[in-house]
Amino acid sequence: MPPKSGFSRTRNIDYDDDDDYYDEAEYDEQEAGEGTTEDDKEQMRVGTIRVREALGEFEAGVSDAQIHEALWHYYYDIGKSVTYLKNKLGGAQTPRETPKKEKVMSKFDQAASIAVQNAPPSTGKYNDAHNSKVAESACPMTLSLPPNTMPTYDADDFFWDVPWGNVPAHRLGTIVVDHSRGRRGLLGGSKLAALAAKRRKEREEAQAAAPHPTGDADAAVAMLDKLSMASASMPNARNEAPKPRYPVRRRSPSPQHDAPFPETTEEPKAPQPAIVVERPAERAVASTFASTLCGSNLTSPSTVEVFPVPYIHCQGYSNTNAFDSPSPDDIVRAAQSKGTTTKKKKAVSHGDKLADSVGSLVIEESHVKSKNLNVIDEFEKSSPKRIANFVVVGHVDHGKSTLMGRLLYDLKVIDQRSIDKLRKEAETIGKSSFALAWVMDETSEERSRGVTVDVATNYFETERTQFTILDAPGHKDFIPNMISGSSQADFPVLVIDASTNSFEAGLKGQTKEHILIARSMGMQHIIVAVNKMDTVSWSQSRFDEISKRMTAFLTEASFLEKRITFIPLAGLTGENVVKRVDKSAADWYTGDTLLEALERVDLPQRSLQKPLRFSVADVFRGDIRSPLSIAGRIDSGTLQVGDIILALPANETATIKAIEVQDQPVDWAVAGQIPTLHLTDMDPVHLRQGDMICPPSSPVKLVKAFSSKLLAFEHVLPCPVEVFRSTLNSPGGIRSLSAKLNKFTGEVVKRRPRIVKPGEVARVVVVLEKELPIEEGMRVVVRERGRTIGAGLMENVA
Ligand SMILES: Nc1nc2c(ncn2[C@@H]2O[C@H](COP(=O)(O)OP(=O)(O)OP(=O)(O)O)[C@@H](O)[C@H]2O)c(=O)[nH]1
Repeated sequence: MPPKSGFSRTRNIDYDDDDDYYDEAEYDEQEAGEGTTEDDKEQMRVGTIRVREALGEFEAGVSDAQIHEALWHYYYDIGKSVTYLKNKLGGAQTPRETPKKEKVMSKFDQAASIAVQNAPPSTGKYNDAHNSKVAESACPMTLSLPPNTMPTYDADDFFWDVPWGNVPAHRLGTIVVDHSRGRRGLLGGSKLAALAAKRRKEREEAQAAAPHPTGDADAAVAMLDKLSMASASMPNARNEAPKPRYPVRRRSPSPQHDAPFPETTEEPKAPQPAIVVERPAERAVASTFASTLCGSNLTSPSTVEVFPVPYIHCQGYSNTNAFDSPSPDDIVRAAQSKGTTTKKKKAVSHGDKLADSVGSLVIEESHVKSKNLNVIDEFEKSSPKRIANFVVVGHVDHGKSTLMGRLLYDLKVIDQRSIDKLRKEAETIGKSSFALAWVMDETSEERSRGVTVDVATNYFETERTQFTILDAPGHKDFIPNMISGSSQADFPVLVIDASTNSFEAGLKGQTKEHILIARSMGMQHIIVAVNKMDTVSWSQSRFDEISKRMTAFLTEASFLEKRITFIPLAGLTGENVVKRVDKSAADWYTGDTLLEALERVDLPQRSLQKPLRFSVADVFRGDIRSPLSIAGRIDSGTLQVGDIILALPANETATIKAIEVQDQPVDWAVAGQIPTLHLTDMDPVHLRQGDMICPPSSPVKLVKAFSSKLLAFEHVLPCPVEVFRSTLNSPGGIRSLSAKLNKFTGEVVKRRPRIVKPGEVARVVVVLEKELPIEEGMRVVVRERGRTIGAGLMENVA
């Protein structure tokens, strides 16, 4: 087989062995020739026949061995092998072997030349191969060459196709190959492994037979040895310092790149220092930085195997009581305080009264004085309007913000100029249809995305009622914000897009979830705004269809039918919002406008006499006038300026410095209102959205487990859940199902059920990972993996 024929590719001298890495382990298993597979053998047999056929008249003068070598060289390419053999026999040259330009011999060439000249008579094919390179330049491989052919070896020829042959001297570097990690087969394949192994074997034999070169040639030969060094012949001991551990390819700057090299005919003298292969450093000399860190002994790398602890050599770091003495900061502070004291004393000694008085100025925490009002009396004396807070809910893009914008615009809460401005702005970004929605959606993110993100609050008044609008986001990603908005509301306005398919899409989306959350917050009355009626030409049948399907769902969610109000309207055009629709197509509707329906809603009784319970919906920090403010709904009780309040779960107190209701400063606020409280005497870190505010004398208990009456929206069974009380929430779980209850009477229907179906009510035990301020009668929402699975009323601590 080819490897046995002793072929060697001239370009593939051992120098290239560094590139043709092979796995020694692999080689051990396959001796030269053994690596050829049955496939190889078959390919060679068939290839030989075909090459002979193709050679025609040349066929007789070619031996099988030559054909094998050609096939092997050209990877069984018949055409190339035939061309090569014909050229060879016909004396033609391959393009590769066109006469070479005369070149100035480089140092490398000289070294190679010296090595070859000084080499003993060749006994192995390795040297033959090199010699043959010159003698038989047309041949890409060495075949039966006469030994000792004149060694006019030209290393440039080896690198005729490599771009780095002419690298400027200043760009040359050193490549250190680390063989300590074992060699891997880059070119892989049994053929190459076998080839490399064969060459190595031959070389070793040749080296063993040859006397060691001496004298001037030593360095050059040593270099070539190193260049062709196979890992198997390398010393492997780390500590064999004098012997080179790594083969080194050191390309010294060659004068040929900078200046013409002396005449090539001149007898080369002693090897040039530049080409002497130095022993490679096993470890780079320590950098200045490393030396600074680790000490000067690092400069002798071979002796240092373990890095000392950093800073060990630095004076002061050996001090085990490093903190005994004052730090630089301590020193500076001490100096500063000294300076201040000195200045003060000086001022006194000079009798400078002004300086003295300034120096004695102390900024004290201002104590807010309470007027000690009887808030309930004040409230009744004020002949107040009804207070109504409603949350606008519904699936994303069903028109909630637009409807509220229209309501405020038609009620003249928003003036024409502002609307025109919004319309212009909306037009500039191609969202003119959102101009009304922008009355509520004020943030740039909401405006650019056309989606409500946070709960927007606005106010308006009618003759009888002070309304607060809480415009909730419809997108499912913002359900926690929607819960926050709902926790402040008395009733919901559900917006449904009547246009084709949108209503159905909403039912699958957030329409139902919003209803369930609103109901679970204890809301009993609901207004359903069937919106975008203009898109269905005010079709009565569409309105009836929507009303029917929604009534079925709402009653299932425990809304009484008499407390459900449906209104067909178009928020964009304002029909049936404040003004009645004036279209013949809508003659069939004679009911309320949205505004009228809002006025008719029965509002829940306010618990003014009960202790204060205030749910924090928003926390504002950093205002210069008021560094800490909170907004939220008073669920029960009253409060006034000067009151001390307790924030839970932080259990920290604060003083109410000022109160605003609907952006107006007031002295007090009562249950049902959504005031902003400006606080003092508290670190802002203690307050978060969802916290509970109460009087220090009547705190809400922090609980970790409680029993709850739960209305199931999905199948409920003991499982991990997230529990929301307003926006305050905690991971937890439903620990057990105690009983299934009659939805209307609350009687126990079944004890310890294994599962609760959607629409059923059960008594469950909920456990929390962190304590939450929850007490009897408070509402909780239970969500599992982003879905609301139930809502409950806290009954007692478990
Ligand atoms: N034809 C028509 N389009 C409407 C009507 N009301 C709203 N729209 C359009 O519906 C789109 C969505 O309106 P929005 O008010 O942003 O909807 P939304 O429910 O507040 O959206 P989110 O708050 O992000 O859930 C806008 O392009 C509105 O112009 C309507 O009565 N008729």
